[in-house]
Amino acid sequence: MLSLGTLVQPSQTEKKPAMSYYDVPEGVDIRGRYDQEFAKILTKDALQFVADLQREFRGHVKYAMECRKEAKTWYNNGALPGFDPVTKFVRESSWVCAPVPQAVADRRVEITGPVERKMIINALNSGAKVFMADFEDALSPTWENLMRGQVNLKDAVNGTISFHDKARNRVYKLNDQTAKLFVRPRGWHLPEAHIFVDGEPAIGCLVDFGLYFFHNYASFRRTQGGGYGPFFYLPKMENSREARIWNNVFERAEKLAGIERGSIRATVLIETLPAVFQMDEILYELRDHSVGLNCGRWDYIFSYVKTFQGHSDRLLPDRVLVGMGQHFMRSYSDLLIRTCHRRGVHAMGGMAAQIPIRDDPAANEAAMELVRKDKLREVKAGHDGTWAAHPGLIPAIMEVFNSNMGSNPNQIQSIKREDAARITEEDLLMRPVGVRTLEGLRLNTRVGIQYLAAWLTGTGSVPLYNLMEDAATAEISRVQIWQWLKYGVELDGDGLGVKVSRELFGRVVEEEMERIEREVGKEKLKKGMYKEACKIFSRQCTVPVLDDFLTLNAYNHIVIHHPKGPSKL
Ligand SMILES: CC(=O)SCCNC(=O)CCNC(=O)[C@H](O)C(C)(C)COP(=O)(O)OP(=O)(O)OC[C@H]1O[C@@H](n2cnc3c(N)ncnc32)[C@H](O)[C@@H]1OP(=O)(O)O
Ligand SMILES: O=CC(=O)O
Ligand SMILES: [Mg+2]
Repeated sequence: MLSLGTLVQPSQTEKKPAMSYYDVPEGVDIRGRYDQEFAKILTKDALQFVADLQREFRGHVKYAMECRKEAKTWYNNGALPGFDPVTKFVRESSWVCAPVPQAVADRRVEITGPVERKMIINALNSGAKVFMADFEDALSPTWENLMRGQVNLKDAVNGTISFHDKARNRVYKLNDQTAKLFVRPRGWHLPEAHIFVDGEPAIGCLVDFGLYFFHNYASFRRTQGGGYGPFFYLPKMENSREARIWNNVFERAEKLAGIERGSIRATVLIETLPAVFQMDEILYELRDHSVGLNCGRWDYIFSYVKTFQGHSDRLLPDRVLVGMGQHFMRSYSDLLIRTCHRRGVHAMGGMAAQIPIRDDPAANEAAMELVRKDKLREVKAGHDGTWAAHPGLIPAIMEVFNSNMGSNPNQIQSIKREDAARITEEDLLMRPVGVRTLEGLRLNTRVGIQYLAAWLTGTGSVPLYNLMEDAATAEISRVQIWQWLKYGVELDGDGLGVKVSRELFGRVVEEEMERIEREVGKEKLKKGMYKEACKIFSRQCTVPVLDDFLTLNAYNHIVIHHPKGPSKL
């Protein structure tokens, strides 16, 4: 079967485009732009593999998404998330996950970043133990980004990736020693609107996983995994039934590839509030495929607000005050360490959002000090490794982990955290403390709009006000404004005593757009997608019913079908 696409030759961008086609299996339709490089990824066999996964698991995924909706209704009606009495035996019985493969025993510093060509090379060369290549929080899921990302990862796994920065006349290549590659596909909720299977959009994460696995498993296992792999990070799950689907996907992939069961390994991000009560259950489902859990702290904060959207007594203070020092955040990290070490796998720390500040040495040192403190807390608490957003942070973080872990590859056996067995549901749900300010509202507005403007133009992680911002951090800005508006909270931290209302927010949006214009300049504001972002973000903050995900809500704006046709999902 042939699927219609438009081939645009680089040299004839302005000329009439030649038509070309992806060769697709029965029932598959590609609606993204045709490109010769993409066609090497979107082969008939690879697409057949993705379609098989889609057909086998779509019913399970739909059911899991229905369960999420049901849980949301419960929470909105006043229920609190908690440990499930039905799975008490899983939490209380003694079992362990399959042993951690030697190739990834030491993960003390992991760098993360989008699947962009130059960044992949820089990350693999960065000196970190692991590079988490991201199709998720750090990537705007445009067709171009996703497909180029697959091309880049294939070249990276083959060891042939290079990049010529023409402006700087600099060629990027891999060093002899590189970080081990983990790949993070999108969450279960995101569709891929450029690939249709049997008349409906494919499940985004099955496209990301399926294409990457199909093209790379053999080479990866030979060159990087010491017979294991490929390795994955799995985001945004809410319940162990979602982990069971992943486990089944892995088993299906292993079977099709003819590789040993338990070859594929994954670390699950615990980054939703419901999932903190399911950590044992999630590990149990993935026990043959697990290499641990990770504290996805930014989405976790977002999820706290989302889960409690119907609870007027659980409002967040200013975003900058919700750090790992809050009781509910510390409890989550401690319980995650105890759970992982009891089950024999890594307990990974999270992302400090600071990045190097080039033009202000004092501010830079203050930021580095915050990162060191955060990482020191993590390693002393028992985490086996942690995340860095930027290569410039790696030496400082490595130093903290080296001086506390020495030559031990991890702390799985040495720090058991049995004290964390006492952590209760109340600890995990404890209300965050702190004040709310007009500046907090302004900052959320400024960050949310600028992030969305970048995302709409294909950039999924950006530096803003000396911090890394990505989909997870931007979500906090969005839902916090929504929550403050819904409950008309009083801004009690700046002595103004003003209540947050639509009128106030409208004024703040106007003033912050003016500020953004001053900061980025008239020209960039005009050329960029700031006005569209402002409209979308303002709507998302003021709708009566909270959108589940900023990225899902805005997705249609980045879908481009070729030849042009309706893109609405
Ligand atoms: C909540 C979560 O999910 S966290 C995980 C998801 N988020 C991320 O992965 C964010 C990753 N980080 C980034 O995207 C970037 O560091 C940003 C956007 C925060 C900052 O980017 P910039 O301001 O462009 O960085 P900066 O200009 O300082 O970059 C300097 C060099 O470091 C490289 N670099 C910066 N961050 C990274 C990274 N994460 N991985 C690899 N290389 C990087 C740049 O490519 C650049 O290389 P060059 O000197 O060869 O040109
Ligand atoms: O994915 C990580 C997070 O903090 O969110
Ligand atoms: Mg996240």
